[in-house]
Amino acid sequence: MANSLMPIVDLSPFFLGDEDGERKAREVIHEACSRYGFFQIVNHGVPLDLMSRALKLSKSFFECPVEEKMNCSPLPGAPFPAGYNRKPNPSYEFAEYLVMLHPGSTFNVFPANHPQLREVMGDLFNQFTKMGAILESILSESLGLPPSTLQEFNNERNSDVLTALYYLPATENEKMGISSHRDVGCITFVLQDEVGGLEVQKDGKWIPVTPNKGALVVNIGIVLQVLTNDNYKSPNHRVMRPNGRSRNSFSFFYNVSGGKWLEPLPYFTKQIDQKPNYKGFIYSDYLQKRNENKLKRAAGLEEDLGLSHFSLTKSIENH
Ligand SMILES: O=C(O)CCC(=O)C(=O)O
Ligand SMILES: [Fe+2]
Repeated sequence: MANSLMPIVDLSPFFLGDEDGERKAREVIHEACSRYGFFQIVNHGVPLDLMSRALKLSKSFFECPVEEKMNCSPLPGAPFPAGYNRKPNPSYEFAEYLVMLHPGSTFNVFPANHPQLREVMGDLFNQFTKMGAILESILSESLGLPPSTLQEFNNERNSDVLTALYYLPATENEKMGISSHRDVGCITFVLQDEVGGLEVQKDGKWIPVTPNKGALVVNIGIVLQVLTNDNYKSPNHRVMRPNGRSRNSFSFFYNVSGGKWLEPLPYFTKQIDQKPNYKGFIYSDYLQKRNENKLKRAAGLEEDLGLSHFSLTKSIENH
């Protein structure tokens, strides 16, 4: 547990059946999710050589000429823009990314000149999917719920997304990679290279999420914040572009299906009698609101990305 601000949790007890170690790890995770919604994990079972191969290959793809990357633009009619995308440059934020849906999806687009990237991202996708189920069981127990609670709720694997990201070095006037946001979905895993730039907001301050070789960052998404009635926080975070060098990373969004009805779980609102902080809503309605607000935000008209629309309290810190 290297650092009390951003704990690094060793998951090996869960693979070894070490109950005492599991209990201690759950306590650290509980504290981290209650305060920050961010922590890092090591000995998580995702092969380290796969992680470093994925980072190397995606870097080499993003360093290709832009015309080659444009060959991987999303297919017309795709329900979600899988493939290569870039935020406009110049803009208040800038990053390039390659989005992958489930490995079986016919909408995935990969570069012909990097044939291994499809395979490596497919492997990473499957590894992160396994991690998602493990983390859901750990998080359920850390909340005092039966271990299968979150998995039973989040039982369709059709909306998960893996994104390879690339950030060019900061310029004099443009330093933002991805501006402040909370993640969609249940849990996000971030695999970052050694450069740094990811920051999480706590009490109005931006705290760097220092890269640790072999570690994955775990970040609570807004779905878990709602289900846990704010007992676990979905943190605001952002990526600052590094000085003098580029950065690359992967984000995996362990999501829920768009049709899911979201509201605080009855455990919180009935069994332990907390006042619900959210009215119930269909997840896709939130996603639509979020997209509308993103457009307004790019024009400087809106800060919130949608959750406050469904909030029954008016706390700005959380929503
Ligand atoms: O690149 C990163 O480290 C994280 C990116 C991120 O926050 C996201 O994709 O939602
Ligand atoms: Fe994020």
